[in-house]
Amino acid sequence: MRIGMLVSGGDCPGLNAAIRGAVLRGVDVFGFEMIGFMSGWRGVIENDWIPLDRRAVRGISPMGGTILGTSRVSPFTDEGGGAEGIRARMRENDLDGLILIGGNGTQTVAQMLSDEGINVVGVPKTIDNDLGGTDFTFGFDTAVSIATDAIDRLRTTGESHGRCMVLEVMGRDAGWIALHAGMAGGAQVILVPEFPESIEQICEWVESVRDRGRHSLVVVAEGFRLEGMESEVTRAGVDGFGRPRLGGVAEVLAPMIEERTGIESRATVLGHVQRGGVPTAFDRVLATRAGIAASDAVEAGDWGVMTSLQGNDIVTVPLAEAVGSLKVVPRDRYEQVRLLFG
Ligand SMILES: Nc1ncnc2c1ncn2[C@@H]1O[C@H](COP(=O)(O)OP(=O)(O)O)[C@@H](O)[C@H]1O
Ligand SMILES: O=P(O)(O)OC[C@H]1O[C@](O)(COP(=O)(O)O)[C@@H](O)[C@@H]1O
Ligand SMILES: [Mg+2]
Repeated sequence: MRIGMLVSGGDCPGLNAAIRGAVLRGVDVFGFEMIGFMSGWRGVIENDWIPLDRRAVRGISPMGGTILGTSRVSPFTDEGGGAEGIRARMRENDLDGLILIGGNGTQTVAQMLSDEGINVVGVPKTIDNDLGGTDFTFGFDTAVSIATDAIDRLRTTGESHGRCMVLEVMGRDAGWIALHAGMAGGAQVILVPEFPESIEQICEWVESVRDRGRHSLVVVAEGFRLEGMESEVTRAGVDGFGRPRLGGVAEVLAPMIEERTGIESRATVLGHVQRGGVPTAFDRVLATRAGIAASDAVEAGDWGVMTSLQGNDIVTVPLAEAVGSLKVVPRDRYEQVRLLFG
């Protein structure tokens, strides 16, 4: 069996552990030959790949990023040639199947290719934790740990100055990082894309914290919109897939809070620090198990599936189950913490 592997979409801590898990299982246990395409679909389009053997994955599990690189290049362009182009490239490289490591976008592509009869197995990754069909994705735990550390640090300086500190974390469509880091760090207000709030309500919470003699720590996901706001706050430019680049909502909220409450406020945008550096032990284990499971699925001829964490078990689920809908913060989880705001 000869298998190609690639990473597509935003990177996240744990990708290397997943690659290593798949290679150790696939090459050492099942005797596969494996290759890794560089920078996602760009590597497929340009036939840019490296052999993936035991030596190639030595010691990479604690490393952030990905040894294969990643991109948001789509295979469904004239250059990529869509399913036909990929099929031709696979034939050229004598590949029996592909392991596609990525988030909701990548798994959507995996599903489209599977529908065209191409052998694919998906491995889920995203710091946003917004992918359906799995309880958690690797990268999320690391991002939450980094965001929680940021809250802990902002708290001491905020407390010293009696300021309202507004921390912006990632989360385009789903507020899981904000919710979990906010809970872990004891934030007084947590704002997520799923549930718009009014500026009046936010200021009421901040003032009630001040009235108790404390300072406020507000965590806001980048995709949050104030009630009545038509769209998210964006930076100039678009990402590799042509979507607006999000960011800056904390810098909008902090001056509004200061103006309305008279409480000095500061904004911090955590940004890509959340996606960098070493993965937590939890993410390394989850990623390694996901990689192993991907090679198991290949060996079993279980194509058109994604590896998935369900409870404590790693299983496979049909790709359709994973990409059918985004996994967003449910109302009851938000309401539960909202009662504690202020
Ligand atoms: N519906 C789609 N149709 C065609 N290509 C898509 C689609 N969704 C995503 N892609 C491709 O897959 C890439 C990865 O998706 P993206 O959302 O950027 O990252 P992730 O896989 O981490 O969610 C996109 O940049 C784009 O090239
Ligand atoms: O700066 P980039 O690489 O375009 O990525 C920003 C986006 O990537 C994410 O971290 C994760 O997105 P994906 O999992 O879809 O790649 C989002 O939270 C954020 O909006
Ligand atoms: Mg995505």
